[in-house]
Parts: sequence; structure tokens; C-alpha cells
Amino acid sequence: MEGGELPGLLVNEIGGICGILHSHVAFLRKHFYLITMKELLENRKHLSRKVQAIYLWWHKPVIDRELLQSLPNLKVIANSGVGMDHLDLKLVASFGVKMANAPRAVCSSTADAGMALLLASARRLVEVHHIAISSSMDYCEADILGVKVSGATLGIIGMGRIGYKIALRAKAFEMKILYHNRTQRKAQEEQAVGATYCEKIDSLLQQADFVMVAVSLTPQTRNLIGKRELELMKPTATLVNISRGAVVDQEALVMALQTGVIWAAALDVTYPEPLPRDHPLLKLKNVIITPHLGIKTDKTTYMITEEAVENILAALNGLPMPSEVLPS
Ligand SMILES: O=C(O)[C@H](O)CO
Repeated sequence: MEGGELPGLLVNEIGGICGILHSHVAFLRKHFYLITMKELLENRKHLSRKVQAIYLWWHKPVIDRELLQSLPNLKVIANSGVGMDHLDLKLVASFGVKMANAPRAVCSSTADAGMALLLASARRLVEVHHIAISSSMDYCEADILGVKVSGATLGIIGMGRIGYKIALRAKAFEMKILYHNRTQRKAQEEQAVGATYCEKIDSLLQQADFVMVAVSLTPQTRNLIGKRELELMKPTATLVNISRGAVVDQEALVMALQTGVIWAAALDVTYPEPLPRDHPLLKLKNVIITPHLGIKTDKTTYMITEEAVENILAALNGLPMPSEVLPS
């Protein structure tokens, strides 16, 4: 089917790890003529002129100069998440192509995933699950003692939309909340979640029982948490990372976890993703790792696709895009 006059939307694939979900296809087909990368490569001559938009799912397809040069009618790229670190924004903009992310759809679920990791690590859910289903149920009380969450201090690094949602959740858990951000939030926003601003990251690291990293990956935040920062943390503290793996110096983290510099880590993100199967982080008992779970709920992924469609249609119709991202 040629899709009549519908604008062509390039997607990596349908299904698979880096493909749009089957359940989104009917909705996308209402608005676009869907073209997969495989179809494009098999029929470049005919299909490359049709592509007016790209929907990046799980950072794919890879957007490079060659692909941009091959799509003369491309006008917009929508990303299925908030982080844009996998895109060369200046390169894309130099082709006159607009870009959008999906901040409205992702924030709550990413914050939920952060709290889930924090709680799972504190209460040793993975370990105790294995004990509970083991045939012998052979354990002593000390093996399942966790860390008390209510009343503990949470340090949030990065108080953007996701960081703020984490604070809202942590408040309900009666946690004391500290945060570090490039700019201080308004007083009413701080009061609403009971959060205290730490201008210096060091003071947050020294006080927190849980440190939650929720910044975007930029040249300024790469390796933000290194050996020095880990050594500032309490030996009883847990690091939770839901942003990007490269915000934390992973070698320093392994060392800190192996030598008791910090108590535990709960990671939704690593580098690379997934980690090689022999990576030391996969062997540590005090680490929980999830495979970049942040946005992975049925409803959230559908909302992301809706947000992408809204942005793409706005761009194609020359209207302001609700979540346009400009190169900085
Ligand atoms: O950036 C995001 O929103 C998530 O990490 C998915 O990539």
C-alpha cells in the first residue's frame, strides 16, 4: 500500500528490541505512511523522497550525515524519550530538520522507576525473592535486613521535571529531600515537596542516604559522579541512577561497591547497554540492574507515541511544536 497522500514516517523496525511496538502501528498508520529502515534500504530510489519524518525508537535508526543527506524531504525527527544525547542536534539542525522529545509522557514513569529501584535496593527485593522461592528457605535474619526508607535522606541530583516527580514521591515516603540543580527551584515549588537546595553537590553527597541521579547527559554531566564524589558519600549510602550510564564513572563505581566506599547501587542505566556478560557490576550482590526500564509501561509508551505524532504533525503543518528541542 502506498499510503495515498499520507506523509512518510521512517521507523527503525516494527517489533524487536529497537522497533516501534506492534500496538502503536494502527495509530501511526492513521497519520503516516510507515516505512521501515529495511524497506528504505531495499527501495531507496522510490522511498527516500517520501520520508518527511523519523520516529526514533530506542535511539534507532542511527541518525548520521549519510542518512540525513539521503532524505531530501525530511522535516522533523521525534524521539521516544526525553534524553537527546544520542543525537547530534547541530548536525540535524544544519539540514533544516526540526527535533522533538517527549517530556510530558516520560516523567512520571521514569520517576516511578527511580523509586522502584530505590525501594528494591533498600529492601533487598531481588535477594529476598530468591530466598523466598528457594527450596530450602535457608537464611538467617541478618541476610534480609534492609535499609529504612522512611525518614532517610534522599539527595536528588538534577531537579528537572523527572527530579521533581521523584521528590513528590519521596515526600509521600516521609523522606528528607535535598537537591542539587543548576538553578534553584522557586520557593513554593521547594515547599510543595519539602526539598532543600544544596548549591554544592558535595554537601548533598555527604548528607544523603540515597543519591538519585536524574540529570541529562551533557558534556558537563559526563562522569559527574566519579571516585571523589563516591568517596564523599556515606559508607551506608546507595546510589540510584536513572539518567544515563555515562553520568557515573563506572570503573570508580565498581571499585566503590567492592571496597565498601558505598553500600549499594541501583542502576537503570549503564554503559554500554546492555553490559558485557562478564562485567564486574553484574557479579556484585549489592547492585540491582534493570535494562533501561524508565519509560517501559504500556500506557507510557503509547503516550510517547501520541506526543511524537503531535510534534511531527505540528512540524509538518508549520505550527509550533509542543516539545521542540533546539541545539544549544
Ligand atoms: O530519555 C528518556 O526519556 C529515557 O531514558 C528513554 O530513552
